[in-house]
Amino acid sequence: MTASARHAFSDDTIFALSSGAGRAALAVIRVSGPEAAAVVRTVAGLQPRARVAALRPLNDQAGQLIDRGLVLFFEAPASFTGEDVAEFQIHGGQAVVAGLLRTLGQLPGLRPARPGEFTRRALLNGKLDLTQAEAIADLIDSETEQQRLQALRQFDGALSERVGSWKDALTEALALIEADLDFSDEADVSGSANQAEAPLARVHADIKVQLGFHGAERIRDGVTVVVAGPPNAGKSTLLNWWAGRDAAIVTEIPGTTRDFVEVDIELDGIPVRLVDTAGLRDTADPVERIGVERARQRAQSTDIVLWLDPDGSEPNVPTGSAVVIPLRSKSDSVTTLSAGSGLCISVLTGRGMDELRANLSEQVRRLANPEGALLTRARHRVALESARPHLDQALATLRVGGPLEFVAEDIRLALRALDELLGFVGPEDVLDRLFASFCIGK
Ligand SMILES: Nc1nc2c(c(=O)[nH]1)N(C=O)[C@@H](CNc1ccc(C(=O)N[C@@H](CCC(=O)O)C(=O)O)cc1)CN2
Ligand SMILES: Nc1nc2c(ncn2[C@@H]2O[C@H](COP(=O)(O)OP(=O)(O)OP(=O)(O)O)[C@@H](O)[C@H]2O)c(=O)[nH]1
Ligand SMILES: [Mg+2]
Repeated sequence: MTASARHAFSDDTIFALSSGAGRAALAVIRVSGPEAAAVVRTVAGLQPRARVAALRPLNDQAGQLIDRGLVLFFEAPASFTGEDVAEFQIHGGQAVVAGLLRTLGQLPGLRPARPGEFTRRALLNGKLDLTQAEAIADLIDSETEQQRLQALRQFDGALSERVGSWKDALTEALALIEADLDFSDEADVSGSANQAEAPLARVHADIKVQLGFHGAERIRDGVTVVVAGPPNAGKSTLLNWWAGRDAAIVTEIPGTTRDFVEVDIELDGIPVRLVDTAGLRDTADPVERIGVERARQRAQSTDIVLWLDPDGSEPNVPTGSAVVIPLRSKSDSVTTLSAGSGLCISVLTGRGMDELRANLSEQVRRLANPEGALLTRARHRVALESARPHLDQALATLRVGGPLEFVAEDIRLALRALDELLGFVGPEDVLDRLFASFCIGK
C-alpha cells in the first residue's frame, strides 16, 4: 500500500475488544505492539507462529483457565497495523471477555487502546493513508448499500490513486521546471518548462471537476428534502406517509406545524432526510411567524424542495440551488384549476404516489451521482480548495513567462496540500479528531 512520510514505532502494546459489546457467541480481542508475541507465550503458552490459528487454553497470570480459544499471530510488518499483532477469538460471555482484558491489562508494557488506535498505527506505519482510514470509519458506520459500496471504493484506493496520479503529474511538472532552472545560464538547454504546462493544466482541470461534484458527500451524509407550501396543503400528512408513522401532528387547522419535523428514510440505497415545515403565510401569531421564517430559511439551504399546494401554485419562497418538485396535493377532494402546475397526488387515495416516489428517487440519484465523484468529506474539499489557487497561480505565471522559481514554489505548495489530503503531512489534531470518532478496537 501507500508509503507514509510519518514513521513512528510505538513502545506501548495496545489491546482492546474489537468485536461488539453485549451478549454474543464469540468475541475478538486484538493486541498490537512489541509485546504481542510475549502475550501469546504468556497467555496461551504458545510459541507464536505467524498466520496459523491454534486452539489453546488461555490462562490468567495465576495460571487459572480463562477460556479455550483460538489464537492468531501476525508478524510485523505483515499485519493490519504493521506491528506484531496477536488475536484471541474467545467465547463472547461478558465475564470471559472481562477476564482476558483484565489479564492483558496486568501484563508489562500493555495498555488499553484508545478509539481508532489500531487504525492510527496502520496509518503511521504506512499500511494505509488517511482517506483509507476514513473509509474504514465510513464502512463501519455504513447503513445503506450505496454507503457501503462508496466506503469500499475509497478503502480500495479510489481517492488515493487519483490523488497519487495528480501528485505524479505535479512532480513531473516540477522536475521539468527545475531542470530549466538548473540550466538557465545555458540558453540552448532551456525550454523544458514549456512541457510542464500540459500536466499542470490536466491536474488543474481534474481537480476542478471533482470540486464540482457533491454526490459522494451526499451518499455519506444524505440528501435533504424540505416539504414546503401553504398551510393545510397536506405537508405533514405526506411526511407521515413516507415515515410510515405519525411523526408530525396533522389537523384540519391551518398553521398546525411550527417546528421542523425530520424523518430519515432511504431511497435506492441513498440516505434521505425529509423535513416537514410550517405552512407559509403572513400571520399575526408570533410563534407561527417564527416557524414560517424557519421554513423559508430551510427551503433555501436544501437539496430538494417538495412544493405542495392543492392549487398548483409556484413556490413563493426563495429555494436557493434546490431542485423544486411541484405537487398538487389533495387531488381527490380539491377541484384542480387547469392553470396550476405539478404532479397531482393524493395521500388519501394513493393517486400519483408511485410517480412521486419515482420522481424523487430519480432526483436523489442524480444528486448523489454515485459514479465518478471521489470527495466524500468536507476535509477532502478543503484540501483541494487549498491546492487550487496554487495551481491557478503556477499556470498563470508559466503562461506569461514569469519567474520559474515562483512556478516551482506554487507547485510545491499544491503538492503539500495533496499530501495533507492523504494524511502524510499536516496537523496532528486532524488525526486526533478523526480517530476520536472511531470505535475502540478498530
Ligand atoms: N479477525 C480479524 N478479522 C478482520 C480484521 C482483523 O484485524 N482481525 N480486520 C481488520 O481490519 C479486517 C481485515 N483486515 C486486515 C488487513 C490486513 C491484514 C494483514 O495481515 N496485512 C498484511 C498482509 C497482507 C496479505 O497477506 O495480503 C500486510 O498488509 O502486510 C490483516 C487483516 C477485517 N477482518
Ligand atoms: N382529502 C384529502 N385530505 C388530505 C390529504 N392530505 C392531507 N389531508 C388533510 O388536510 C388537512 C391538513 O393536513 P396537514 O398534513 O396537517 O397539512 P399541512 O400542510 O401540514 O398543514 P400546516 O402544518 O398547517 O401547514 C388534514 O385534515 C389532512 O387530513 C389528501 O391527500 N386528501
Ligand atoms: Mg403540517
